[in-house]
Amino acid sequence: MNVVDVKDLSLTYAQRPLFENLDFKLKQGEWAVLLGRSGVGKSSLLRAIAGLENEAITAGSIVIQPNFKIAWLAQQDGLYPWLNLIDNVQLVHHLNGTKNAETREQALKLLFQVGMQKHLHKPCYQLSGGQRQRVALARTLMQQADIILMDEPFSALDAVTRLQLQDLAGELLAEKSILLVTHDPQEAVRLGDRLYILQQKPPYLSLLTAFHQPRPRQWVAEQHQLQQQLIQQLMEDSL
Ligand SMILES: Nc1ncnc2c1ncn2[C@@H]1O[C@H](COP(=O)(O)OP(=O)(O)OP(=O)(O)O)[C@@H](O)[C@H]1O
Repeated sequence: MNVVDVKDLSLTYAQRPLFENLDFKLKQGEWAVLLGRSGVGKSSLLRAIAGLENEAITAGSIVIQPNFKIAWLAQQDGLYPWLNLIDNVQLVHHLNGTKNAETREQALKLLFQVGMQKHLHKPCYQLSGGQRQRVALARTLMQQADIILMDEPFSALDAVTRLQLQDLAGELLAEKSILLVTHDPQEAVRLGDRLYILQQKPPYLSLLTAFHQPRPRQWVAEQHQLQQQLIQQLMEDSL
């Protein structure tokens, strides 16, 4: 079953088309990874799927499976520094006045799941980038979404923390339908079930490869080769 179905999509900013006639499908439970040079339109596609670019859509359609909820995990963790970690995780409930003992308990459980139990008393500004992103992941989980749009969520982290967060997300979001934008070919190969590249001139989306092994994949020579191919392909796309 497709949970996202993008058909013939054209997106135009200030009368300048960004892409036209774009097709993309996300299957339930699949992790699709989107690669592409900077400025090609990856984040715009994510925003369009999230319903945030309706005014820029000049043709085509985006159909989300009815009753499927969408959440967003971005590079900027978006934590509110004046809130404690538990309230950051139960942010939606905090903002709309529905937080209670149950939502607090849920938030606490998620903070344990993402390994933040030793830091619960700390204000956000005392956390490292990786720890903040763990809290952001807990907040995403709290939303109980079916589809998660991830826009370079680990790109600001050091190499080891990035691998740890990829593993954690891979474990905790295993059953979700994911569209992940990344510039990191290694991340793409570790996490993606299908790898797409968005290329310019003319802009089009092509499927590079599909994996059937469980994720996150361990590092083997074959994947190293694929990573090289991805870099090559990205280099060939001269914007
Ligand atoms: N709201 C907007 N109005 C006008 N132009 C925009 C708007 N949003 C994005 N753009 C332009 O559209 C193009 C694609 O931007 P987008 O952020 O989608 O690219 P990207 O592939 O995600 O880039 P990066 O990898 O650097 O994040 C860029 O040239 C950007 O300046």
